[in-house]
Amino acid sequence: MHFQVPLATLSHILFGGHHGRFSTQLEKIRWNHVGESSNRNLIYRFRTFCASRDLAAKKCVPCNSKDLQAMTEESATEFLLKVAGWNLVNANGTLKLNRSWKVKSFSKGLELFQLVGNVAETEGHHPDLHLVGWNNITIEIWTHAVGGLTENDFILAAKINGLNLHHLLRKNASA
Ligand SMILES: C[C@H](O)[C@H](O)[C@H]1CNC2=NC(N)=NC(=O)C2=N1
Repeated sequence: MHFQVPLATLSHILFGGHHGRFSTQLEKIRWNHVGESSNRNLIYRFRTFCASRDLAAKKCVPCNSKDLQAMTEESATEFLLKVAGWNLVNANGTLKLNRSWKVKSFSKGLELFQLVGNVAETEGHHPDLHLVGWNNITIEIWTHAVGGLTENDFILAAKINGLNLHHLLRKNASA
């Protein structure tokens, strides 16, 4: 069945007649829909940004404090939302964070390690650093003292996310 839509109606729908009122209405509906979903997305991203910034402002606690214990996978999944770009991995029952980058050169990789190392030394909490195939970096973070993840690990990941590494990375840097 073919619907014959008079050209006048079609132009009215597309371009709006009567001073564009219809198209304004259409625009409003479209904007409200797009506006609402993109507003929601914006609010979500803003909340994530704030959560990540709050985490980066925290200080790691000594890993030998007696009440420190590994968090559940459920908690880790919630914390993961605050550290964009990091992955949660389960290595033989040990939960860890990891993230990979491609660097411009071997020496730029060592520069990245130094920047990360400075943060780790300041925090007294240290990542596992891997540089393989001359320009592939993977950083793993976990709390060795408890054999799993604590807030310390997410604080360190958030602080690493706050470093300016762009000049060290290849364009399509996220390996
Ligand atoms: C006392 C001090 O907190 C410990 O030696 C720290 C050093 N850095 C550390 N880093 C990590 N990732 N896990 C640890 O358990 C750990 N312990």
